[in-house]
Amino acid sequence: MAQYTRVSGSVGLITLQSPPVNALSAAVRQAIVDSMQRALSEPEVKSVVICGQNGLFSGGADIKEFRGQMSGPPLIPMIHAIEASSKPVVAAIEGIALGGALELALGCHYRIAHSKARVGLPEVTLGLLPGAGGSQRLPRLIGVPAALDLITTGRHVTAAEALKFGLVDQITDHNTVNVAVKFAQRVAGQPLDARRISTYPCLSPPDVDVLFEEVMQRVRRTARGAIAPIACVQAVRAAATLPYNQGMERERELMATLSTSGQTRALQYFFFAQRAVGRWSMPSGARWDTSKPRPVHKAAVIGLGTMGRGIAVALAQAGFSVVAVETQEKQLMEAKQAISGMLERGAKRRGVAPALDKINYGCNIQSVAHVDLVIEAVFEDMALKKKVFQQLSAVCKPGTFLCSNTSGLDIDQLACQTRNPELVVGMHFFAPAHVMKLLEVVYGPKSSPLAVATAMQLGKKIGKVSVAVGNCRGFVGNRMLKPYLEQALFLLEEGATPEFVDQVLEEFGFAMGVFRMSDLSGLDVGWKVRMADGLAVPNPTTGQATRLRQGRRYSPLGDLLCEQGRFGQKTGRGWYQYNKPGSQVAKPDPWLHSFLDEYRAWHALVARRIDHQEVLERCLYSMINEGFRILEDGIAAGPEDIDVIYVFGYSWPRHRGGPMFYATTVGLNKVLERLEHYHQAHPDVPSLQPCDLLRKLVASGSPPIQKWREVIKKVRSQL
Ligand SMILES: CCCCCCC/C=C/C(=O)SCCNC(=O)CCNC(=O)[C@H](O)C(C)(C)COP(=O)(O)OP(=O)(O)OC[C@H]1O[C@@H](n2cnc3c(N)ncnc32)[C@H](O)[C@@H]1OP(=O)(O)O
Repeated sequence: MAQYTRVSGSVGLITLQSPPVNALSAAVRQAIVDSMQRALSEPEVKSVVICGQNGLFSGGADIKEFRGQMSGPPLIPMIHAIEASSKPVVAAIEGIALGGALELALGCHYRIAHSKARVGLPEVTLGLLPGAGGSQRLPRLIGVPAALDLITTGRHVTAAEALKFGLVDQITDHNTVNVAVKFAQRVAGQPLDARRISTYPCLSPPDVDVLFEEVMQRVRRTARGAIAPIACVQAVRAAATLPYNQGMERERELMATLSTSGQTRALQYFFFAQRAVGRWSMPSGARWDTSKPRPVHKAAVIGLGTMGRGIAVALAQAGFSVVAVETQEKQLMEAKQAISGMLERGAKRRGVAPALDKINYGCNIQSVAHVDLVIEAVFEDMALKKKVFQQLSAVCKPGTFLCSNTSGLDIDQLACQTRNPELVVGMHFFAPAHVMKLLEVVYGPKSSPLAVATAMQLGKKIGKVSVAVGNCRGFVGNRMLKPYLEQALFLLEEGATPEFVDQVLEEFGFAMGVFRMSDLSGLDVGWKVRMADGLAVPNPTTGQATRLRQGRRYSPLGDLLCEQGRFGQKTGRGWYQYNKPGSQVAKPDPWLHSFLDEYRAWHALVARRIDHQEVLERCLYSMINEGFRILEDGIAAGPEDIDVIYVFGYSWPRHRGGPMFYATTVGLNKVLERLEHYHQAHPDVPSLQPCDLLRKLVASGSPPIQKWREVIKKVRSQL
């Protein structure tokens, strides 16, 4: 809703009132239309101010309304009517003005923002474009290059940046509504012709065609198949080349295509999924809203390899005091230098002072005695980690939370080494830890809700999207990665090449195909794990047995590469070849192709033609099937957790919503049917056997993803 009041005698004040973010719902739009009519009809009112309650202008169109049939007054005519008003209208922007809200402000004759406000047109992140005239008004106001930047990235800009662009007329540190009311009184009666942005010419640089060509190429490259960024460029191009009314028509056409696309549905789902993961729950019934975190002031990181360094940087940059421990003197010196460099580069980028003084270094575990929380990031070796947890338990003050950055080892075994297993959780960061947004917070059977709540809150404070998950091998992310990697290897055995498999996955939208990704992260990492599991055996016996281990099909291809010292980018050879060790430019490797030929011949495998469909179905459906098992086992509370993990941690294309949402777009019955088909063809591959939950969901009519939790509850109660 919106409240209409008259202030200072002659100003009509319209206050948007729709908690939590004053979204422009049908009721709010109706109230704006009614209030404007009232302001125009009251002779005492000479000007109008629009603001939002609780220090927040508005978060834009109500995203929840996009799901159904739109009702209430549409935004476009509402904004046109404001712009056409004979009385000046001033937008008083506090907090945020995003999407439709900024478009509303662009329809006003003046914009005054608080210095702490942020504005932006993030529609592209929802698979849309600024479809309420924003794509046509913004370039007319701030020029084509700046508008292209804001509209294609959806980034929020500060009030200061907005002032520089000419997007707002004034910024203030004082009460924005009071300042806007005084401003409105001053401009009352002044001519408005020069204040209506839709009447402005769109000033473009002389080489506008070159500019659009370059922007389009860049956007296509980074969009990874998303259509909204491309439509955004097309809409701005219409602003630059067509009269306003024709530009609006083009905006409408493009918006119509986007708003009926599967991509916007996926992105809207993902918007709410990101928020849903904050409302975590544990199988014990403990929940986010009943479990209070304990404040953390001082944290420690043990082990300053790549992960530990990134974690220390993430903590220091967020203002935490950090004790960084590395027991080897030489490595400590190297880490100190590397961390300082990372902090300095990050600070330069953000225009702040580097948080160098936030970190104290030590080579003795005793130095963590007084911290509130420790994150262990030593080498991925259970025996070593157990020893560290024993030491930490002896050294740390009572009540210290002990967290492990393991990427998949059993949290319970670590908890058992300590005096207070309830204070132990996993905090699984993703490399590089100061950059990647994802954090898996792993609770074991003994972890207390207090420990989970504290780790979740710490994650939020350091800017991570934190997802609480249960304890199992690989947790959620790496557990689902296993069948995906496995299928990719099987496809090589059956006739595919790494380049082909990667091409299919990259066309699907992954930033990197599975083989390029393995080369980047290092083939030796998985090899060591497989050796510890007794799967990778050096110089195995020959023949079929090599491809059947622990009762199931196994591909030793990765192990064979590692035996040759081919660890990926770092050694200059892996699934691809590189110019030199450390280079990132992957080139197909004729050696590898001959090696695959020889391998197939050795195992009497006849290479066959494998198509796009098979690569996608086998890699993705086996991964999705594992996702259903994870839900069935209660390791993830809902499909949103899995999807958020995959988008933020594994470069799953966001416009496809995440693996579980993707399954709904394919159709659960189709996923089931294809898994059955592939399992029949490969009965020795258990990951292709459709899991019970998938069967039950299909049997219950494939309910929408928002209803899965009910089915999961039923399935789990029957166990
Ligand atoms: C011909 C047709 C014409 C149609 C024209 C359409 C053109 C306009 C399109 C749009 O405006 S699309 C929407 C653009 N706006 C956004 O993308 C903003 C999205 N929101 C945010 O970025 C953030 O929520 C925030 C506003 C910066 C606030 O962040 P904060 O961290 O403080 O809180 P959150 O937890 O994110 O959100 C709180 C609460 O509010 C819900 N919410 C936020 N924004 C919206 C919204 N625009 N519509 C509906 N609901 C919104 C959010 O879901 C949270 O609720 P819960 O999920 O926790 O219940």
